[in-house]
Amino acid sequence: MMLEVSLSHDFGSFAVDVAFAAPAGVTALFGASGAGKTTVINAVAGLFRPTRGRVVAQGEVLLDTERGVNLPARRRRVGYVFQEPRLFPHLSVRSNLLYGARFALKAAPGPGFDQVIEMLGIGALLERLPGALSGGEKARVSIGRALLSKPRLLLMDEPLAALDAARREEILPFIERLRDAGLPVLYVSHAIGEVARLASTVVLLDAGRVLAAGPAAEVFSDPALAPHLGGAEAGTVLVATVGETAPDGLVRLDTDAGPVWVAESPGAPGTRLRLRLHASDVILSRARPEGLSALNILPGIVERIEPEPGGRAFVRLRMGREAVLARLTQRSVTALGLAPGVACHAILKTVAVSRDDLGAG
Ligand SMILES: Nc1ncnc2c1ncn2[C@@H]1O[C@H](COP(=O)(O)OP(=O)(O)OP(=O)(O)O)[C@@H](O)[C@H]1O
Repeated sequence: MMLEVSLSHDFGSFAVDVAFAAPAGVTALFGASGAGKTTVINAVAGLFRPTRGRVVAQGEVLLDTERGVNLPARRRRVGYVFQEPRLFPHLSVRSNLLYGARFALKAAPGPGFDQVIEMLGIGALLERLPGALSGGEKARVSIGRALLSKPRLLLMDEPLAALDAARREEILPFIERLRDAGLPVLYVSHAIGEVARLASTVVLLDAGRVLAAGPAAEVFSDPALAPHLGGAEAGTVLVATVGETAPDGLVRLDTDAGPVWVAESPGAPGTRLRLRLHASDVILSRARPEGLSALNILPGIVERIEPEPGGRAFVRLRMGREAVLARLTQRSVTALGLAPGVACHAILKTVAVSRDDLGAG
């Protein structure tokens, strides 16, 4: 395990009691405001000492309250990217970046200065002061500063929350690149789309407790968790590989659930991708629909049905090794005669595509 965390602490008005283990990749700490996400990553960073806790990163014990171990933050080799980029306003971008490098262990693996500025596209900003940067540029510089400290683990606390949608789109590919480069990341967010796009592992926090933890695909396809995973925004993630382009220009993406066709090639043949399917964009039909313009119709077997307050239900459809979640009204569940074991077809209205972790799947 890349990271093992257990901690409990009572603030009086709020108590945290969590334990989880995270393999390599991006681990998302997901939960509503006040669930305890920041408390957990602050304990990993060494910025907060819980009453009882143990944190082990890549085999090294950073905190063990029972044994009296509590490495100071600067010796934990953990990079921290905050929601508000905390750059020194009087120092140029270059000096801010070099400040991060001061804390790096010389022998530690990790990208050098030139590599970091190239990866984050910040070469043209080096002589500017932070006050002259856009929000997205500041976010990239603060990621760069954290990387130059050559951390063994990167903590990101809602790094995109203060940015608009366009700036978020600008930063996400950089975080995907870090993930693909093998740097373990603990990523705090309450934006389900970001988590679906980035996370290999999801730890779902609710009121200071772990409600679920595991591989992202499993957590996302659990209909009982869907109300906590965005409700109307909930959905599943399928791993896909880019296949052939048909004579009519459509590109086939191969998934374990069957082929999915998209209009534009998201990458060269063989590229691994993530497809995000919103549960509300999945329509179910018992018979294979005919004469329909929707391209993507995947067969599956109903595995679980989880009613939701308000007359809706989440239905998990098993498709080979994959599972897809659909959100429909309970009236439709009854009309279609859906029950565990029933065969039906999922019609996908839209599919969002992003890069997959090369190590996942
Ligand atoms: N030092 C403290 N003293 C008292 N209560 C605290 C302290 N730190 C955090 N809390 C409480 O613990 C709870 C969890 O806070 P935390 O910041 O970890 O949540 P979060 O999931 O990160 O929320 P958000 O998404 O809003 O940042 C909150 O109710 C907060 O008020």
